[in-house]
Amino acid sequence: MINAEQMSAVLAALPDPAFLLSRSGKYVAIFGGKDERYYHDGSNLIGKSINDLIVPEKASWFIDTIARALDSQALLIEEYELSNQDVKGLPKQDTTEKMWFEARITPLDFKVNDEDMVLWVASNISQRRRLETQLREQSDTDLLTGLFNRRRLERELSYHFNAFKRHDYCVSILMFDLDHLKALNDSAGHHAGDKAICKVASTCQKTLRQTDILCRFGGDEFVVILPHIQKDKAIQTAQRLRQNVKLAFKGSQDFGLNTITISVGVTEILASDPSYTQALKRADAAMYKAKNQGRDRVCAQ
Ligand SMILES: Nc1nc2c(ncn2[C@@H]2O[C@H](COP(=O)(O)OP(=O)(O)OP(=O)(O)O)[C@@H](O)[C@H]2O)c(=O)[nH]1
Repeated sequence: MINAEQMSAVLAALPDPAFLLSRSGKYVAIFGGKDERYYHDGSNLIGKSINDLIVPEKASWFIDTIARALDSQALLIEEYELSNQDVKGLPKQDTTEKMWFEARITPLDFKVNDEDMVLWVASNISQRRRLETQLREQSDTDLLTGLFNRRRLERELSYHFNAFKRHDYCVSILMFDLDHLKALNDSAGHHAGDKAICKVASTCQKTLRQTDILCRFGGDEFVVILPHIQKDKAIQTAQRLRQNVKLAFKGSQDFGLNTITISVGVTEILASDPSYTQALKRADAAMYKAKNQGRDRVCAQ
């Protein structure tokens, strides 16, 4: 058996900090937190209250979380963001990177000063969160253009289709495709074709508003979601994209004698659409109409 002195040495040596917190948010004791890569010395917190130390919008979350753990009488696991500037008395961080923690909160079966208590063990998970964010961004991004890819497009379409059904706001969809890219690939090489795809992407990105969602659908096809835009306005946006792409390529030496234009299909999500796929099919059909009518034009359905 170890004695009380050894026990407190063990608790002090714990790499993650463990806070003994009362229901009202008072720091009654702090153990561990020895891993200096991730934690500051918290001994000066003892006797103080979360409400006095942490910015109000976050302090109320801490107090609510303690109450939830106590009321459920079960281990509660939560992830939260807490930066140095959120806590009084901590040195200013020299980066703007967010600090994330995982808390494991255990209700205790004794009171201190007549208050219920929890043990709040915090682990710094910032690295894992950064990696998760990076992976999510990579899996949503088209490598060639840096735009959202088809996987992200499907998610955005699903979100906007559901919002359309619930809140009855309008959503338009554009689908466009480069004209005669094969001829450019054949005459100037695939690298020139890649450059043309990127130039179209950046021209359209500059033309669209921040709330519009531009995605590379695949190959030389792109889709734009225009939230809160009706079809007649969407047609105007499509015309602006078409004109700006044409202008961007005009007189450019990089693409030989090839001129790059786009053919655009426009549609609006309809109440009768059973899913966003139906609207996408309509945009696709409108785009093929534009191709068949001679390209470098906009058609709506
Ligand atoms: N360089 C390059 N070419 C691509 C890429 N993705 C698709 N393509 C080519 O783009 C062409 C797309 O085919 P289509 O859209 O049917 O042909 P198009 O020549 O653009 O003709 P229209 O669309 O009918 O005007 C094919 O030749 C593909 O090989 C890419 O990432 N890079």
